[in-house]
Amino acid sequence: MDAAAGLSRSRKAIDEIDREILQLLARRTEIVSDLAVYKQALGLPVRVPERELEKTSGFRQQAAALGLDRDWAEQFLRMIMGASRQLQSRHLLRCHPHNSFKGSAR
Ligand SMILES: C=C(O[C@@H]1C=C(C(=O)O)C=C[C@H]1O)C(=O)O
Repeated sequence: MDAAAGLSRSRKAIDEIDREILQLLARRTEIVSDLAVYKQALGLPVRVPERELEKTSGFRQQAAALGLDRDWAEQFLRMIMGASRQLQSRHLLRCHPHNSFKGSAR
């Protein structure tokens, strides 16, 4: 395959992977929405630092095993978890607009 065809094929493969990443993020977001309902029913806080620590440590190890930079992987996960907390906080705020919650998004 010549270089131009290789470039085009690589870009198509990247586009497909990026689409899959978005689909997975959308799936995670749907599950976080369900989880927010369960947490609210159980009176649990949005932020669970020990779970985040456990997840971060596991994610770093998995990233390294795949040849990825652990610090970059951790930043990526932190961004995803931050969005997840914001979504949960918005859910709680919609259900209880006059309350403030101890489990904040930050
Ligand atoms: C999803 C949860 O809520 C928060 C967000 C997390 C995440 O997005 O992975 C992890 C822990 C919590 O701080 C949870 O409690 O499991």
